[in-house]
Amino acid sequence: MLAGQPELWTSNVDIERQITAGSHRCDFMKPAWFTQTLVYWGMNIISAEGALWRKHRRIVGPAFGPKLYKLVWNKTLEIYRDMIQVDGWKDKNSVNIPVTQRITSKLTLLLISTCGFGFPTTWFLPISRDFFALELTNPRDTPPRAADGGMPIQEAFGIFSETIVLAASIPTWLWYLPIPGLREVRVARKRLMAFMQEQVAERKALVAAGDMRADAFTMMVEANQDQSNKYQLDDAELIGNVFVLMFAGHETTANSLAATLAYISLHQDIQNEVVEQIMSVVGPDRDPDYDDYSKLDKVLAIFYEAIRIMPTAHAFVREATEDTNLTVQNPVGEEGTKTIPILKGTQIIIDMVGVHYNPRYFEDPETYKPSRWYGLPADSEQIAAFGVGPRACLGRKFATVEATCFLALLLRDWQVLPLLRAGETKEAWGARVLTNPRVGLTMAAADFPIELARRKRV
Ligand code: HEM
Repeated sequence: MLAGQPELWTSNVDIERQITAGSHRCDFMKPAWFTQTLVYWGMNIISAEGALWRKHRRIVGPAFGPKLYKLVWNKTLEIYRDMIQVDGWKDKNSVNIPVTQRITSKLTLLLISTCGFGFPTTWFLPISRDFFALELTNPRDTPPRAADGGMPIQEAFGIFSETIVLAASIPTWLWYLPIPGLREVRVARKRLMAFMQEQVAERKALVAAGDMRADAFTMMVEANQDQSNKYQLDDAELIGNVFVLMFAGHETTANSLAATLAYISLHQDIQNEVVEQIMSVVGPDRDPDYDDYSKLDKVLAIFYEAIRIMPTAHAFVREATEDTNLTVQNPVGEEGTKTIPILKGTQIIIDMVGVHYNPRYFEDPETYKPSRWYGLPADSEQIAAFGVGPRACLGRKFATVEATCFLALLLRDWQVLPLLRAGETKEAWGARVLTNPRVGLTMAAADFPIELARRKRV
């Protein structure tokens, strides 16, 4: 190594466990650069470390409980119905979806906005600008113009989301040059900040009036207002947490749901098996309810397997805060472990693609095989994609509940097929769609189309 900090890449879950233990005895921490893009709005649960992280977790954590998950389930049902109605699918036998990610993104953003924050959902319709041009044909969906004629809030969110990584790497002085693209990003960020401050002021007034809702936002506002509470959040931390939950809560799940639809479109046999379970648990007519969640393990398995094969959280990083050691298993077939000395400052990168394709953990890792997860408890740590230990994903059940409900509803009504180009085979479609992922803050399949064909009820 000539310059910089030493880096070690690993595909080993035991090392993941050792470096993400997160207790005060752990010699590893998230390095500041890793979460820098997320601190823009304020310190937050994902970026904080040590005692500061414990404070954030203590405040945000309690919102993630059974009441929230039930709400997520019921809201998913409502949104699915709206989607069928608003997008005009009700009387169609076949629907072509040019960009699958637009549907999954819309679903997950609406869910985190309503269930996590109680925000008015029409304000948070999907976020990219071309989406509005392509899909918002129903007057109900017209994005609200800001009363002052300024940038609509969803548009601001879209610009912010698309430029989050780029913006973090720009030096401050560059923002002030008269470059139109940068000006737009600056305006979007100002607009979002003003919106968040407005929302915070409104929610503070509600909390002061005793209107205590059970969403994460209300809990955070309460912690911000309570002077006697030693775990107080200041205004920047409050807004910082709102933003990270919006991002962590929507993009990861949207990418994973889209990947699920891509993989099952190529595996009709798996779809049939899953639909059989949906029919036996829920039947053809009634709405699935939250009690069905734990019985729909095959539905959850198609989601888990898509995350395994295309892990949206593709890497996590920790830095050694002291000279320390890691214990590493010997290669497969050899007993025992060896100790590897790690110097203070070394970055350890858990490569989730490597973990998920590691034959030590998965037989035939290249194959999409949801049956490997059948019957597994929904919170099993065998799926390492949500992290392990105390810093594991707080929103895992939020994500799996929304995915299970949405997929159960969709697959009961529709057969998912790849939307092929003229002369294209299924195999060529699979290679085009699934072998060129976009890798940024998260990993995702590049935009791809599917066809939904209405299932015939027998
Ligand atoms: C498929 C969906 C998701 C995946 C694969 C995923 C993955 C992850 C991973 C790997 C971590 C740990 C990162 C690290 O240790 O460096 C994490 C943390 C986190 N995730 Fe998720 N996530 C998903 C969905 C969600 C959702 C829906 C929410 C919120 C509603 C959420 C909120 C969080 C939070 C708050 C943390 C930080 C926890 C802490 O440090 O205490 N995630 N996620």
